[in-house]
Order: sequence, then C-alpha cells, then structure tokens
Amino acid sequence: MTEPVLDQSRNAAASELSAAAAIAVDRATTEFRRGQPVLILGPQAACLAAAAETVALAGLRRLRQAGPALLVLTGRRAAVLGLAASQGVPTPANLEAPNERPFLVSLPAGADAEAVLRLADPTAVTAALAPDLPPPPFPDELAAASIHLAKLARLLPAAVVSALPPRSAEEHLRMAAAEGILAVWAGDVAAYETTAAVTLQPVGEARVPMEGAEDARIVAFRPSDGSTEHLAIIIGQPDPAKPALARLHSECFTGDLLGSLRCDCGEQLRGAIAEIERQGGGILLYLAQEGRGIGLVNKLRAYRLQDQGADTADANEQLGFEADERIYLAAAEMLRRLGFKTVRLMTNNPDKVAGLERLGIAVAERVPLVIPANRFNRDYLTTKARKFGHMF
Ligand SMILES: Nc1nc2c(ncn2[C@@H]2O[C@H](COP(=O)(O)OP(=O)(O)OP(=O)(O)O)[C@@H](O)[C@H]2O)c(=O)[nH]1
Ligand SMILES: [Zn+2]
Repeated sequence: MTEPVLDQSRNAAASELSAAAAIAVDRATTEFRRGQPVLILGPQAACLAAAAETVALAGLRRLRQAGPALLVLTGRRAAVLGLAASQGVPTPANLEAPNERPFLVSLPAGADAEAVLRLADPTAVTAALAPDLPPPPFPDELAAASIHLAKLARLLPAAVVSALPPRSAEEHLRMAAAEGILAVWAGDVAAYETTAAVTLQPVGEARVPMEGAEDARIVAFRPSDGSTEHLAIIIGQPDPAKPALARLHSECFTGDLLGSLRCDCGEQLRGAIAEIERQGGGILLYLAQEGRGIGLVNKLRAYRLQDQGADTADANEQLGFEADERIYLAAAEMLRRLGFKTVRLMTNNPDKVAGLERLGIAVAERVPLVIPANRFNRDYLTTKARKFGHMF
C-alpha cells in the first residue's frame, strides 16, 4: 500500500501572497484580546475598534476622542436584546434565519467598560443598559470586520467602534503608527480564514501508538497565524487511492480530556479510533475548533445559559454566535495535503458532509458514529437531531 505523501506544492505561493496581510490580522486579533484599540481601514472609511469583552477605560477614552462610540453586536445578539426590529433584522421569533448583519447601538456618553460588557454578555449578572440613541450611519464592512476580529480572538462577538474623520489611508496609518495603534484592512479580515487554511504548514510528525490502535502517527499542521495546530491522526496505512475512512473531530476540552458527560465527544473520539482500527485504518482529524468554533470560554458561557433553560443552539445565538460557527477549510486542506481526495466520512452531522464536499473532498459514504445518551447529554443529543439534522 502507498504511504500518504505530504503535498507541499500549493503552500509556497499562497503564503507568499498573503503573509503581510495575515500577520496584520493576527496582530489585530491579539490586540483585541488585550483590549487595545485597532485601526480598521475600509475602501471609503476607517474606524478605531476594540473588543467589547476586553476594552477598558483608557481604550474607550481613546475611541471617544475620535467621535461617539458605537457598540457593534451581531444581528442575533441584537434580536435577543429586543433591539433588532428598528434596523430591520430578524426579531427573536424568527431567529432561525441566519443573520450575519452587524447591528449598531449608540453608547451613551457615560457608558463605561462594564456597561459595554453587559450589553455584549448575556451571562453578565446585572441587567443590560438600555441603549437610547439611534446610531449614526456606519459602514457595514467596518462593523463586520470588528465582529470578525472578536470572533477570531475567541471573545464575545461584539466590539466598540468609533468612526474616524475622512482622511486618506496614509494619514490614518500615520496617526496609528504615531500612537502605536495596529492597523488592519477590513477586506483582509474577511479573507483571513481562507488564507490561514491554505497556508497550513505540516510542522511535526511522530509515531504515537495508542491503546487499541498501535500503528498510529500524528502529523501536526500549524495555521499561518501561529494559533493552535490541527492534528491528523493516521491509523494504519490507509491507501490514498481508495476512499479512506475519516473522522473530523472538533476539539472538546471538557469531553475529550475531562470526560464531561454534557456531550458525547469523549466517547465519540475513542469510539472513532477503535472503529478506524477495526476497519483496517484511516484518518482522524483533530480540529482546533473548540465549542463548535466559539472557543472554550464562550462554550462555558453557553453552558451557563443552557443551565438556565436554553438549548445548545439557542445558547450560542443568545451569545451572538451562529448555532455552529465551524468551517471545514482546514480539514479539507489537510486531507488534500495527505493525498486523500475521497473519504468515507464517519459522522452523524449532515453539515460536515456538505461542508467537505463544497471544499472539494468527495464523500463516498457516510458512516454513522452513534453513542448511547446519558442523563446529562440526552437533551443535547435530542437538540442535535432536531435543530442540526443529526442522523441518529
Ligand atoms: N457551543 C457549544 N459547543 C458544544 C456544546 N457541546 C459540545 N460542543 C462542541 O461541539 C463540538 C462537537 O463536535 P463533533 O464531535 O464534531 O460533533 P458533531 O458536529 O455533533 O458531529 P458528529 O459527531 O460528526 O456527528 C466540539 O467542538 C464541542 O466542544 C455546546 O453545548 N455548545
Ligand atoms: Zn464535547
């Protein structure tokens, strides 16, 4: 049987094209995590932006020097707060409709960092501040980029922004450089995930015999942003010329490592490894997309909302996320690099099948992976079937 060969040929061109832009987005993401303002440039306008979750007094003060501060929420979060109707986006009754459009709220002059966080975070203890003023017009592209940066930073999907007076990009960049403020183009933020996926680099490989699957090796792929590596766990010697048995497993710290009973992840992970071994080999991709792509901290927030009665999809939406934020670009790219163009996909999730196929990996067959429910995850599994279309 042929050993899968790493194909690095696509890599060089993609990374050379986008290195500078990707670095700017990486840095802006880190600034968001630190609560620092960032300059976001669009084709016609520019703004200063900071993450709602981390912005502190100094950051808010700097934003307000430029002009009135606005809070950017996702349409979903605005709908949950009952604010959406005025900007023509869905109200809570029709939250099922995907709604990516950013929603702007004027922040009263006295609103401090606490008030900003309360508007962004449904798990905050105190009631949200009622925003009173209609917001001035603000370019959608800049608002969307600010939300996107917050998501990339794995923070709550909300930002504080302030429009800058019309100037040339060079003048904005000079101002930012003089103050040590990082700058990023809105278009680069939008294109970032695609770039990060095609610039994945295989950075390490080793044989790792596992209990029940002794002929196994791990290949680590690092995204160009230097964030957490995705791992390909290759069991046996799958033949790239035939459809390989493959599992896409999204990281779940609580289930995979701690054995949390709130979900089925830990048992699915071990069950998939056992089944791949039983069928004579295949690939398990361990994808760094914790909490269906919202990150561990936001997943813990979602768990709190679920303890108050929301289901797993509603909880994401109350936080301002889509019910599932995952994209499978990195997964498709890793399969391609390992030489697998067709797979037998082990999943119950129709989105994974469709997602991979859209990205050019053929799914010859869906192989079910069903784990019996326990008393803590029964509702979670029922919701997966009812709202995400899981086939159990
Ligand atoms: N946001 C959020 N994420 C959750 C919750 N419970 C589990 N997860 C995450 O959901 C992901 C589970 O992914 P997968 O094992 O790929 O499961 P799946 O999408 O149901 O698809 P299949 O198992 O392939 O059928 C992991 O990233 C978990 O961390 C939850 O209540 N909220
Ligand atoms: Zn889990």
